[in-house]
Amino acid sequence: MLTQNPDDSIFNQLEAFGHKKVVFCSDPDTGLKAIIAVHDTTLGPALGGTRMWAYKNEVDALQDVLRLSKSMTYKSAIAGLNLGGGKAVIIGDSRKDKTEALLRKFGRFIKNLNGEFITAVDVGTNPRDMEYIRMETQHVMGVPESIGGSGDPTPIAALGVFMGIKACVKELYGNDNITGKTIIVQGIGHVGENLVKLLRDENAKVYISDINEELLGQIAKKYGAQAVSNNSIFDIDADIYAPCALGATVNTQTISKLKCGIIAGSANNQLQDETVHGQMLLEKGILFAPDYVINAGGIINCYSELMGFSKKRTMQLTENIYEATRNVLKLSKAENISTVVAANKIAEKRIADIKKVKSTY
Ligand SMILES: NC(=O)c1ccc[n+]([C@@H]2O[C@H](COP(=O)([O-])OP(=O)(O)OC[C@H]3O[C@@H](n4cnc5c(N)ncnc54)[C@H](O)[C@@H]3O)[C@@H](O)[C@H]2O)c1
Repeated sequence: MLTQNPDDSIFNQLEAFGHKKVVFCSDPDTGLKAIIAVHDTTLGPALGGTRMWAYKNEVDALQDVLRLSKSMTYKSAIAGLNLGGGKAVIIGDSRKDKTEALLRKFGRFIKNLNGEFITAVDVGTNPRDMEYIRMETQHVMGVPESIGGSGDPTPIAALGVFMGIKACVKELYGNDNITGKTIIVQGIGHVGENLVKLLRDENAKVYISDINEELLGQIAKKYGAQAVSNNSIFDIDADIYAPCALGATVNTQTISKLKCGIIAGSANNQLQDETVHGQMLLEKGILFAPDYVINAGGIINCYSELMGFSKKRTMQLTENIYEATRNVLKLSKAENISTVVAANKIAEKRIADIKKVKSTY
């Protein structure tokens, strides 16, 4: 008889998240400990990055992969892609534990899924790692351009966020002109820097913050942005807050301080609690662009690679994020529901509709 705490039970968690399949990959020879989660494949193969992280324990790793893979289902659905949602985590320190053998063994596990899961880069992995995985399976995207891949997806990810910001500006101000708007970009790494460039090209006033002081100085000088300390960003009277670093920066404490009318950035899971804080933002009248709607540029790039990469098509699909965001904002307004609930409804409807289409032989 199973004597498990119901909250820790793997099967209870799979049922709660609605997962199709979870694969535990163990290989003592290479030290590989990984979990691949296939959430939903109604729209197509489950595509999602592989994250390598030194999780405190296996329960945390499982929860992370279940949560992330489910959000990939929604992200691809709302972006109009024919992809399902999946994600993988490798348990370990990416700076110390990563070896060619470990990655290639992991590639073998992906190969055994026969295309049901396709991976790409995520936190702790890079295009070079994808090359090793590619040595064992074709089911990997985001490999370098030099070997036929789509290369660095971050300018595309930033373009998607920029489109999402414009859609919110249109909703609030009646036109989508960014010129003269004041924007705080928190985190000026790969996506953040590209976003700062796009915003400055349209003459927005940009404040930037990052824990990396050296980078902060460089980016401020390069684009004519104003560097601010991380502690003071919520005191700035800005039009838009663009979180591009970590998740959960939008919480009860920060919402009470925020003076902006729009939150739109690249970071995954910006709301500490989707239900509570989505509703709180609605009540405070702050437009929130759900992160999975506007940060879909990276997955669009991978999708394009899967279909035979075309830069033009990738740009078109990414520019569609403007319309996707507008639709979410319209539904949120029409039904007086949070933008997160609205986005989920749109994504779920597309999946349900296509499921019916596919049921006909
Ligand atoms: N790279 C992509 O294509 C992509 C796609 C979708 C979503 N995202 C998400 O966007 C975010 C940024 O991705 P990235 O690829 O630019 O990552 P990155 O690691 O290149 O940049 C993150 C930046 O945030 C800074 N940072 C970390 N903690 C911070 C803190 N507490 N306050 C301020 N700055 C802090 C880091 O120093 C770094 O410069 C992540 O949440 C990522 O999951 C990225």
